[in-house]
Amino acid sequence: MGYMKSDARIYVAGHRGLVGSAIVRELTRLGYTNLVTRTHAELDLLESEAVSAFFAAEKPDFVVLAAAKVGGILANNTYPADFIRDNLDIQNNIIEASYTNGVDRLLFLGSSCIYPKMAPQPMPESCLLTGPLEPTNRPYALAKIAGIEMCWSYNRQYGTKYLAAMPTNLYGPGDNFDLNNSHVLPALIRKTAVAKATGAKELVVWGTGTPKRELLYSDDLAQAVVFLMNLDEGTYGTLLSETEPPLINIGTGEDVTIRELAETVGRVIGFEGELVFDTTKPDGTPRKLMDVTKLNGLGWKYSVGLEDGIRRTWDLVKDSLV
Ligand SMILES: NC(=O)C1=CN([C@@H]2O[C@H](COP(=O)(O)OP(=O)(O)OC[C@H]3O[C@@H](n4cnc5c(N)ncnc54)[C@H](OP(=O)(O)O)[C@@H]3O)[C@@H](O)[C@H]2O)C=CC1
Ligand SMILES: C[C@H]1O[C@H](OP(=O)(O)OP(=O)(O)OC[C@H]2O[C@@H](n3cnc4c(=O)[nH]c(N)nc43)[C@H](O)[C@@H]2O)[C@@H](O)[C@@H](O)C1=O
Repeated sequence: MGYMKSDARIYVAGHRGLVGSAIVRELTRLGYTNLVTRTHAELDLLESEAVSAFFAAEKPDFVVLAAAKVGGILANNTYPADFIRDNLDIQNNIIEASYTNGVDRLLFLGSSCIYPKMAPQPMPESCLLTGPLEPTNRPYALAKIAGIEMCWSYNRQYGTKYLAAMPTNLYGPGDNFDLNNSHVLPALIRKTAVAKATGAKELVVWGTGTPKRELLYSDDLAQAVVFLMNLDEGTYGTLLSETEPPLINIGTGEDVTIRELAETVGRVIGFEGELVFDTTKPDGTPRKLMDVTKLNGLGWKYSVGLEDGIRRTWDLVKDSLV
């Protein structure tokens, strides 16, 4: 426990999602007793009046903004309007309501796709807005960049203390395992499970298999989020500068090719067939490795390695996938 006391009122927006559920688990594990949550059915975060009324009634001290319209490369490419509109609306509503209701610390979750497609690798926080974005997720990335700018602008104009954390690609139990709309790792787990169960000789992997991705287990991400929200005032204050966005990367600092990822999933699940690459599907960004110097410098490092994390996820989901 740190800056947030055990009875602090903490609103986790998106608590049923991959990230939000991991954050609730972590806060509960640490002994937090005053969590505030609402399902999508109970509170539609696109509705600004409903969000204002909810904040006015519940008065959270802290907010983790883990609700968003989220999906993999194909979902982003197929529903660009939904991705930019819903994300802008959700984050605008929550950030404004947090300000008007005196929330102390808010942590906004963005994504590594905010950085330019051809950013230097690994990508430091300072490469934000230094080059063109990857087209397959530009609407989503621009919404997330607007969220960072909102946090920074509110901090500067209103003296709020909002932080924007940019996780790398995430995975874990509670992920979306849909074959079309999900991210690569849950999709590969599901496809591999089906291939094994049906005795298939081949497994179709999208794209060329050469792009590289960095993957972080959701429980590690949750630990990093709570670690940041619990920083002492002085250290937290160093992240909120007048001259730079209040931005921090969360990742492992290590990446693998999509081919290596598919091979690792095959090893964990026990699939021995061939990988076939469907190059009619987009590759997306060639590489987006996070520079995690800033986060490591504060004293946080990931603990669950990739193969271990895939094994943990597989153990938890295998009975529900095929
Ligand atoms: N997954 C990843 O690889 C990465 C995720 N992130 C970021 O982490 C955050 C969480 O992502 P993740 O957990 O993966 O996503 P999920 O889709 O698993 O969870 C998002 C949650 O937000 C809720 N939500 C969406 N729209 C609304 C709405 N209008 N009203 C109320 N609730 C809503 C969803 O509820 P429902 O399902 O009922 O709609 C869901 O519970 C996002 O900001 C994302 O950008 C960043 C980097 C990588
Ligand atoms: C988190 C992040 O996630 C998204 O960006 P992405 O990393 O490009 O997305 P992805 O996980 O879907 O794919 C990664 C790579 O994997 C390849 N790939 C192979 N086979 C499958 C497959 O079966 N499914 C998927 N989805 N991808 C596959 C795929 O072709 C690509 O080369 C954005 O939402 C972005 O906005 C964002 O923030």
